Amino acid sequence: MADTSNAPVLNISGLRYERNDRKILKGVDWRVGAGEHWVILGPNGCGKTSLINCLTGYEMSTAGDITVDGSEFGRTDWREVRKRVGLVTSTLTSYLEPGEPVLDAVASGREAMLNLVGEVSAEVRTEARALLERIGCGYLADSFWGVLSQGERQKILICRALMSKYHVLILDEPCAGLDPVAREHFLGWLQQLATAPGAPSMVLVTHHVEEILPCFTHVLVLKQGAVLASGTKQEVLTSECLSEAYGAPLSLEAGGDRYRLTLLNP
Ligand SMILES: Nc1ncnc2c1ncn2[C@@H]1O[C@H](COP(=O)(O)OP(=O)(O)OP(=O)(O)O)[C@@H](O)[C@H]1O
Repeated sequence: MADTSNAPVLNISGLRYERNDRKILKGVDWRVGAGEHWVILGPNGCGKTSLINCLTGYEMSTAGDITVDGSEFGRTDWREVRKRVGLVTSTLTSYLEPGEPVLDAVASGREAMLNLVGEVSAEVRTEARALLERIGCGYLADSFWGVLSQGERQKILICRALMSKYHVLILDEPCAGLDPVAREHFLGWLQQLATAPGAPSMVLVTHHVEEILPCFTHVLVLKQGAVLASGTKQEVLTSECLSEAYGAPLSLEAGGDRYRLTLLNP
């Protein structure tokens, strides 16, 4: 049997994404190996969400190759691939109907559907309710998506991602809108999830270095739609690299097992 232990979970080569005459991604190469957990950093508008949207088939790339969990974009039904990718992104917020019941929004994550069409089994509903309870949102099960606060929406999207039988979990600014306590609880849970046996590979898009938990092994830094740096946390996460990425003098400090970034001479 072929040895697939070193097969990448995500593999992107020469990815270009252009819209309305804008070159948003300009030839991105990126490989996520099994067991690696990545953070994506980069200034506003550098293309982080566009990269995630191309990876998950929510946006069509202009050129390049994308392989997710062994399936190549264009050769596989992307709806099937999505079932193996847990995704938490505010992009989904605009796709979900305001009248979608929260329990359905979570349950539909099993089939990676947006807005529940048809029936889901009682078993899946029970699982969705249990997940909502686990994340402290059981009280929202019978509410509608449209009335939730921003923080509640993030938590529901996290529950939804957990419903999929994912091999990779992509989190695009998952802490946006979470209060400080909810954020620390969420990060603690993420660290546990990443270090559990058989954990999925994780990709975290963030602006905040303090969210880079010890479980993260690699960092991708984007700047103006291109890869500025890509490699292990030790190689990439430096004051020099982040200063270049954000175009300002920054000092990165590691305190305990978390990081802190300070703008020098603000
Ligand atoms: N359909 C489009 N037409 C023109 N420009 C677009 C389109 N979609 C995205 N962009 C531009 O592409 C750039 C990258 O956007 P993207 O959302 O990927 O950035 P980001 O790195 O996730 O930013 P942020 O950190 O602010 O969330 C932005 O400048 C955005 O305005």
